[in-house]
This record gives sequence, C-alpha cells and structure tokens, in this order.
Amino acid sequence: MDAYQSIGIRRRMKRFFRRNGRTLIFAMDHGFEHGPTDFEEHWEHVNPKIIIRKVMRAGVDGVMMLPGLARFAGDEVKPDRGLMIKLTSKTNLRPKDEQLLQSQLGYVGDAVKLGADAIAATVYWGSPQEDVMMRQFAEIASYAHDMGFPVVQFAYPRGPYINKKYGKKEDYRVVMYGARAAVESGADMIKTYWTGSKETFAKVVDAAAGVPVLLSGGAKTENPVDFLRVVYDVIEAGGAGAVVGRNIFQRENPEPLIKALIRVIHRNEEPEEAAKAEGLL
Ligand SMILES: O=C(COP(=O)(O)O)[C@@H](O)[C@H](O)[C@H](O)COP(=O)(O)O
Repeated sequence: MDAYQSIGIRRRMKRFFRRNGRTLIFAMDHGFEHGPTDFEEHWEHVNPKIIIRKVMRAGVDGVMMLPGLARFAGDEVKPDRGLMIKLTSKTNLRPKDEQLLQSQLGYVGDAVKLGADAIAATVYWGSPQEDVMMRQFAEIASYAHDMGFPVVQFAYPRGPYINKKYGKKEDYRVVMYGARAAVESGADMIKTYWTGSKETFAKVVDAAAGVPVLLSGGAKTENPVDFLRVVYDVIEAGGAGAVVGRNIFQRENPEPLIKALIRVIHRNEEPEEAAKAEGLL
C-alpha cells in the first residue's frame, strides 16, 4: 500500500485508541438494527444528540453510527474522538430467512464526507449469504484503504451450519474463525462476540494475529459489575476494548458505568473496585 494511505490509516486509528492501544466505543445503530423499542427503557436516549452528549462528557473514545444519524448528530462527536461510520445494516423487520444478510446503505465517499475516522461493515461468516457480504466488505475495504481509512469488520459467525455443528454462535471455535476470516479479508479492527471465558477469548485474540479485537457489548446486564467483569476478562485476554450500546443507553444515567468501564479498560482496575469508585456498588 502506498505510504500515504498507510499513514492515513495509522493516524485515524489513533483517534480511537489511547497510547495503551485500548478503546471504549459507544454503539448507536440500534434504532435501525433492533428497532426503537431498544430505547424504551430511557426514551430520551432515542435522540442521538442527547445520548451522544452524555457519553462524550463521560469520556468514551469513539462513537459508531450509521450514515443517516451521522448527518445530524455526527458533530456531537468531539473532534478528538473517533467517529466510526457503518455502511451495512439490516432491520429486524425482514423475513427470518433474510435476517442473515446485511445490506449496504451507504458508500465510502459518504462516510468520508461525513467526517468518518473509520469505516465499518458486518460479515455474517457462515451465512447462506456470506458471499454477498464478503463482496460488500471487499469493495468497502478496497475503497477505504485506497483513501487511507481504517476498516472495521463486525465479524459475526451466524447461520444454520454453525448452529448445527457448534451449537451456538458464541462457541470460541467459530468466533475465532470469524476473527481470522476478518483479518484475512483485510480488517484493521475486529468487533465480535464474547466467548464466555478469558481463556477462549485469548484464542480469538491470537487468531486475529495482532489486529485489535473489540468486544461487541450485548444485552444490558441488570448488575453492572457482571458487564464490567466480562470487559475485564476481554482486556486480560489481550482484547483491545469494547463497543458498547445497550449497557450504556439503557441506563438513565450512563456516566458512572462509562467511567467504570474506562477504569477497567484503560487502568486495569478490578471490576468491583471500578464499580465502587464510581458509586455503582
Ligand atoms: O452489532 C450489532 C447488532 O448485533 P446483534 O445482531 O444484535 O447481535 C450492533 O447493533 C451493536 O452495535 C452491537 O451489538 C453493540 O451494541 P450492544 O450489543 O452493546 O448493545
């Protein structure tokens, strides 16, 4: 790759990662992927400007969103934090047998115009429509890399074959496979599922061969310490941080949890210690 492009990728990566190589990114694509019901617990957070202001104040390192939200809420993301724009998605409204496909809803040029620091796309590895998503990812990565932008792959193993052979999509053998496929298809960062233990997640990190692996947050845990423990283990396993949505916006006041996550991710604090320091215990 031309030296200028790789300098661009390196500089833009640094907008997400602190010097310790770790990051906490807020995810805000749920209104599209899950539907606005995800915001019903704290309805004011359906307004991206309100929740983004809160997460900025609390100190997250970056925000991930789809291009449409970035058009009117992207400038709430402070210029010294990373803006990740995701170019593929799907709604929960489609027929079940088409849920294993993400469609492209924007182009690299759109993300660049919106001020993106990184460009993301999902691949459901193992889906019957894997081929379509591989092609989308290849095209997005090729354009983005050409322009010096890092590419994030949401590397999610999903599909009937996986369920049959491994029992669940979070089995570390398939998560590890997805992470490896992400690396080999050109990802600069990987977002994937929790495998259930530090030991198995460490294998996912190894399979990613140096490409940063980020946890995909998952459903809100009633006890915030349970989530802090998972993130702690991700870091212990060599993971580079987390991309978190529901555990943040489904809390009326997300600030203490965000600050506790920052303690765990950036300062290696134990989950209980971090929770106590932020008044969560
Ligand atoms: O990847 C996504 C959806 O995954 P899903 O199909 O719900 O497994 C994104 O909508 C979210 O950005 C991601 O799940 C992170 O948000 P939380 O899981 O922490 O809410």
